[in-house]
Formats: sequence, C-alpha cells, structure tokens
Amino acid sequence: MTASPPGPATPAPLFEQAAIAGVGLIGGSVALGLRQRLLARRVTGYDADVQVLQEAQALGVVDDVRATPGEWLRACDLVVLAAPMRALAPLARDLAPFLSPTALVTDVGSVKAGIAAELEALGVRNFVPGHPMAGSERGGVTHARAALLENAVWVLTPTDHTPLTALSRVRTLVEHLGAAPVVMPPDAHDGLVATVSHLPYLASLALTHLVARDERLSLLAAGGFRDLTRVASGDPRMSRDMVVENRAALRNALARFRRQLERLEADLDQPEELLAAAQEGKRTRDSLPVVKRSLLPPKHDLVVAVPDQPNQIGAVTQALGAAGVNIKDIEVLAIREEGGAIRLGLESVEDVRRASEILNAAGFEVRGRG
Ligand SMILES: NC(=O)C1=CN([C@@H]2O[C@H](COP(=O)(O)OP(=O)(O)OC[C@H]3O[C@@H](n4cnc5c(N)ncnc54)[C@H](O)[C@@H]3O)[C@@H](O)[C@H]2O)C=CC1
Ligand SMILES: O=C(O)C(=O)Cc1ccc(O)cc1
Repeated sequence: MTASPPGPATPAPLFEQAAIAGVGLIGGSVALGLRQRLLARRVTGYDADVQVLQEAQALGVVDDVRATPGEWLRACDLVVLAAPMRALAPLARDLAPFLSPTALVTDVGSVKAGIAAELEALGVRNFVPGHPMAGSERGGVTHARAALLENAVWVLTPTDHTPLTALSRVRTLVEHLGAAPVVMPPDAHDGLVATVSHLPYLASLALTHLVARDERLSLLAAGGFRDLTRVASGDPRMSRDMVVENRAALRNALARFRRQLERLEADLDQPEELLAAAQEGKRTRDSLPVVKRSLLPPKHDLVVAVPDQPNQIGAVTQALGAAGVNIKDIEVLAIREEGGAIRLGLESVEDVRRASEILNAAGFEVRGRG
C-alpha cells in the first residue's frame, strides 16, 4: 500500500514490540493497522493454529510468529487478545505468567464482563477490556484489513481496578488505529450489544429457519430478506459462543423484542398505529450513522445516482478520468434503498465541483456530501 494512512500523525511508534494473540479477522486487522500506521516497531503473531501463523506471515500481517507462549512475551509492551470468545480466558491464563508487569494488555471480545473479571483474577494489572464494533461475517486472517477498524466505534470498558494510565494508552492506540473510543462499564456494554448485535443475530437465525427446507420460500427471499439475515452467515461456533456468553442480557433484549412483535401484531388491526410505527421505524433506520471505511481518508465526497443499466459505473469513472479528476475512493451505497448510488471520494472541493459539472453534463444526478 502506498497511500499515507488516515488518523493523527505518529512521530515515534507508540509501542516497541506488540503481540497479537489470535491472528484472525480482528487480530489480523489490528496487526495490519499497527504495521501500516507505524504504531509498533515490531508485531509478533501468536496463534493456536500453525497454519494461520504461516498465512499471517505470508500475507505480511505480522513481522514474526510464535506458536507457543514463552519468555518472548516479556519483551512485549502491548498484548492484544483476539481469540474467539470461548478461548479468551484460557488464552489469558496461558499468557499471564510471561507478561511484563508494565505491558499494556487489551482484548477485542464481543462480551466484556466475564473477561474483565477473569483478567482481574489473574492479576493482570494494565488490562483494558475492549470491543471494536466492526467486523464481518467472514472471519480468518485472509479477510483482515486495517480499514476494517477505521471510523469504527471501539468500546473500552474499564473496571474500578483499571489504571487510568492504561485506559488512556489504549484510548490513544484506538485513535491511532483510526477508530473512535467510547468508554463505559462492562455491564452497560453487554446490555447494549445484547440489543444491537446479539438479538439481531438470533432474529436472523429465526428468520432463516423459517425459509429453510422450502425451496419456494428461498426462491422468493429477495434483497430485504438477505439484508436482514446477513449476520446468520457468520461463523456458527463463534456466534454461538458470543450469544451464550451474554445470555443474561440477551434474555432481557429478547423479552423486549417479543413485546415489540406483539405490539406490531396487534397494530395489524389498527392501521393508523401501524403507520406511526412504520414512520418511526423509517426515521430511526434512516438516521443510523453510516460508517465510512476506506483505505484512504474520505475527504470530499460526491454521491452519484446510477441508473440500473450496464456500464454506468464505467461511464462515471471514464468521464472523470478523461477530465483528469482523480477518484481516491469509491463505495457502492445501498442499492435498493437509494435506487442505485455510488459515493466517490475526491481530492478537493474544486474536484467535487468539476466532477459535478462533468457528470451533470453526462446526464447523471449528483449530490455533494460533507
Ligand atoms: N468477527 C467479528 O466481526 C468480530 C469479532 N470480535 C471478537 O474478536 C475475537 C476474534 O474474532 P475473529 O477475529 O472474528 O475470529 P477469527 O476466527 O477470524 O480469528 C480467531 C483466531 O484465534 C485463533 N485462536 C483460537 N483459539 C486460540 C487460542 N486458545 N490461542 C490463540 N489463538 C487462538 C484462531 O486460530 C484464529 O486464528 C472474538 O473474541 C470475537 O468475539 C469483535 C468484533 C467483531
Ligand atoms: O458483520 C457485521 O456487520 C457485524 O456486526 C459483525 C460483528 C460481530 C461481532 C461483534 O462483536 C461485532 C460485530
């Protein structure tokens, strides 16, 4: 990659020697972020699976690899625990005897109260529980990208025992990885993700079960159904572990969800009530923030409506290329909701103005976006 990464400038690496324990989708993405943004002088990958380590090294995700915990860990001033939920506590127990007392330790697990208590019990002093709210249904190091973490909310859940200096250092790390730290207690985090992450996962399972084994239903399951059930494609074991770990908070969210469904069912006989619910749903969904992720800083955006015809994206890029307007970033926006649109990241306000003129003249509808 040749482009300079976004985020605050880093005069010197924040860390001398980082260890990523569990070099999968998230661990690999953190490793790539550390390397590409020059945040650590050296990044070592540790994983239970030797093949993963070979892949991580071949892909340039880490500088070197280790297949067993050991004395090498004492030299690490940053340790990121990024194994699946169920392996996090055993992993911490394996590594704890070798950690330097001054090492900053954090994790990326999807549920926080258990691991926070576990590390406290192990006496790991500088531990800051964390959870990047970014991911994908495709796991593994081959899908890791530094850009995955860009602009993501990254929740940090210190306990009463977390040293403030450790919290502040992890906050700095998260910011330098291009993400946005948000601090809250572990229990509060677990309650919130039960609603926004774990309940949608169970709901997507319930929906997919409704169409299973009926070819006519799968045939008719169109875009909306696919959108709504995407997370059901996540790794089954990983997802199962995540929801089981958070089952207390999830039961609460499920009870509230059932009440919502019952209310909507009752509203089927009250069309005005149902309309109000539909309008409220649209307002809420439309106002959800769009997280911009790209390899380059999205600075000056232009949204172009693209008709559903062959080679329309080609026509846009050709018209701009011919006029010397450099497209730094391109993203296909929600096709079904906006009738087909792409977002172009351009270099300057002047480029946005020129591109608008060129594309308008070519018959495209455009809209600048800040
Ligand atoms: N997948 C996602 O979208 C997100 C996942 N998370 C959390 O991040 C963590 C990792 O998830 P992914 O990167 O998606 O998983 P992944 O499956 O892509 O990677 C996990 C890696 O950990 C390794 N591993 C398993 N047991 C281990 C052990 N005992 N010691 C060392 N390495 C071990 C595996 O070999 C694998 O390479 C999980 O705790 C998950 O809850 C957090 C945010 C998003
Ligand atoms: O695929 C997606 O969009 C996700 O939301 C994935 C995800 C899975 C687990 C997390 O703890 C956080 C995010």
